[in-house]
Amino acid sequence: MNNNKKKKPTCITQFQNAAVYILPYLHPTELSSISSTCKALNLLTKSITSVRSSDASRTFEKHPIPFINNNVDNHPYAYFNYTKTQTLGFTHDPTRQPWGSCSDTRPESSPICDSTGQDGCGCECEIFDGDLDRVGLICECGSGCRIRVLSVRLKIVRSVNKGWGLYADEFIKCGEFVCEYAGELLTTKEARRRQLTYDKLVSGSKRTSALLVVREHLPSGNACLRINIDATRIGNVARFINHSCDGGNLSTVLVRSSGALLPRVCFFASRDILKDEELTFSYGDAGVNPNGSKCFCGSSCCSGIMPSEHT
Ligand SMILES: C[S@@+](CC[C@H](N)C(=O)[O-])C[C@H]1O[C@@H](n2cnc3c(N)ncnc32)[C@H](O)[C@@H]1O
Repeated sequence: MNNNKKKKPTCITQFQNAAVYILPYLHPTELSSISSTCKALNLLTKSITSVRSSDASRTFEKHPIPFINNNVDNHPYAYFNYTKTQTLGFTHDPTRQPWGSCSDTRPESSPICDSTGQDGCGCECEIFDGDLDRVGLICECGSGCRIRVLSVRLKIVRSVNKGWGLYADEFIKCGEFVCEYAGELLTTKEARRRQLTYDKLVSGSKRTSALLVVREHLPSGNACLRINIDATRIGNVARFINHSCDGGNLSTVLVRSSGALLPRVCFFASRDILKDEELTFSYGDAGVNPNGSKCFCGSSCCSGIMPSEHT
């Protein structure tokens, strides 16, 4: 008798094999409805959720950035498309990005950067034309390296009142580069349109938006450059940074690389930051909108109301 006969794949096995390729493209709500269809899919969706919550950056960054929800509620992670740097605004929904395949492997992290801005680490890098001594080590090449990548260890932690927040997962020295505010670059017209939509969606629900407006006062003193970055649908870890009325522990620096018209919005530690401290900055002046939502920053100078942008 020949026992070595190969078993023919059943329909179910074939379906499961295909699911492994399809599931990483699904949104959490889609995953959740699929998970209730059969035991096999339930297991697969569970493992996708666990991979997703283990790294918000989807292996795009040097270190994994886990979502940590200490039983605050049932949100295992937040869904958005990941970009390491600014990207042009989409008028329609951005195309889906795979995230959460069980076979994901992190690329080797041994960046060999050169000081010309060449992408030595296999990722998009940015030259900083500022004071390097002030910002210290940027990547593994040493203090002379002029290429900046997200290299501090971070984590995203859930809280009852503020939702997700970005935290230091190691000591961060004063002046160290933390991250860029990455997202869709929008025209002011589109930013205003989206802000109205977000205001309607966000009020009364637990949804949050992440549209940042930065104004750069130009040297003439008469003009102001407005930069609109929306990280709600496409962004990076900076979209989780919460507001603090006392200015927080991050300073916002506009970084210009040679030839670029628009600067990058970057965050640097404004003081030494301990492991497990929340990273925050000031979203702007409170009091602009007395009907704004409640602020839970907990600082001694908290105004009680979140600043809101009148776009
Ligand atoms: C850019 S998102 C920050 C990440 C957000 N917490 C989340 O869960 O996705 C901005 C939103 O976070 C919340 N938030 C930020 N700082 C807060 C604060 N000090 N108090 C209360 N809510 C805050 C507000 O809902 C705000 O609209």
